[in-house]
Amino acid sequence: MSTAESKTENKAEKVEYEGPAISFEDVSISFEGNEVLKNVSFAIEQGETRLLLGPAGGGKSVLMKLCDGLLQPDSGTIRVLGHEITGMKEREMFALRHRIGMVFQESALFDSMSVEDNVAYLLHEDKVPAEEAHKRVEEALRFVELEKAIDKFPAELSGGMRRRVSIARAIITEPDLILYDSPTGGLDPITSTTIMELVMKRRDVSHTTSLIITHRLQDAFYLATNHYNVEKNGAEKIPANGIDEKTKFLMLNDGKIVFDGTTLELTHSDDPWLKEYLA
Ligand SMILES: Nc1ncnc2c1ncn2[C@@H]1O[C@H](COP(=O)(O)OP(=O)(O)OP(=O)(O)O)[C@@H](O)[C@H]1O
Repeated sequence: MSTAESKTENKAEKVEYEGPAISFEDVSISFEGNEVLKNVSFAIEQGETRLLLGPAGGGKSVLMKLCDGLLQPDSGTIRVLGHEITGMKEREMFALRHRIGMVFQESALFDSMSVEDNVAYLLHEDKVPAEEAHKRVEEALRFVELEKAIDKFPAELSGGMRRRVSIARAIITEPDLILYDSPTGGLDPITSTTIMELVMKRRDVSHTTSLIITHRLQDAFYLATNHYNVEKNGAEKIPANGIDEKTKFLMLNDGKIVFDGTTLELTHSDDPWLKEYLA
C-alpha cells in the first residue's frame, strides 16, 4: 500500500477540498481604535507546517483566533479548509471547528475533569458511544505518550504533561488542520523540545497541516531542520544541513506581515529588521 493510501485510511473522515488550507486576503481587525492586523494577506498550502513568529503584541494570537472563527475581521476575506469563514454562521463554524484542532496557550484544560474527559470533550459533545470514545482517547494519549495519566486530573500533572493532554485533545477528531498557540510557552527548554517533537511527529507521521505560534526561535529552527524518525521514536537532524521543505515561516510585526517564505529565504534575507530579530 502506498503512503498516500495508508494516510487516507488512517483519517476518520478526510474531506477533500480545493486550494490552500488557510488563506487571508487583505484582512484587517481593530480593537477600540487599535488596528491589530493591517491588510494581512497570505496562504498556507495543504500539508504545510507554518511557523508564526514576531514580537509580543504583533497580532499572532489574533490571527490564529481569526482562523478558528473565534474572532471576525473588520474587512477582508478568510478561507479555511475550502470554506469562506468570514461572516459564517456559528452553526456552520461549529461543524468546521471539528476539523480544526486547537492547542491553546497555557493548555486551557478543564480542571474539574479527568484527563480522559478533557481529551474526549469533543467526542462527548458529538455523542460518540462511550466505548468508542474511550478507545480513541487511549489512541490519542498513546500518540502523546501519556496513556498512564488517563485517570488523573490536570492539577496532578506537570506543565509539560498538561501540554501533551491539550495536544491529545486537539488531535482526537483527526483534524485536517492544527492550530498551536505557543505550545512551548512557559516550559523549560528540555520539556519544550519534547513538545516540539510531538508537533514534528504529527507533521511527519500524520502530515497534518498546521500553524504554530512560537516565541522561541530555537523551537522553530528545531522543527525546520529535523525529521521525526518513527523507528527511533524521536527527532533526527536532517542530513547535510537539510531543511524540511514543508515547513515555512510567517512573521508579524505591528500587525503587518514582514516575512512569508521558506527557512532558506529567511536565513538569507538581507532585511535589517529580520536580521536583528534573528540575531
Ligand atoms: N479581545 C481583544 N480586545 C482588545 N484588544 C485585544 C483583544 N485581543 C487582542 N487584543 C490586542 O491586540 C494586540 C495583539 O495581541 P495578540 O495577542 O494577537 O499579540 P501576540 O502577537 O499574540 O502577542 P504575544 O506574543 O504576547 O502572545 C494586543 O495589543 C492586544 O492587547
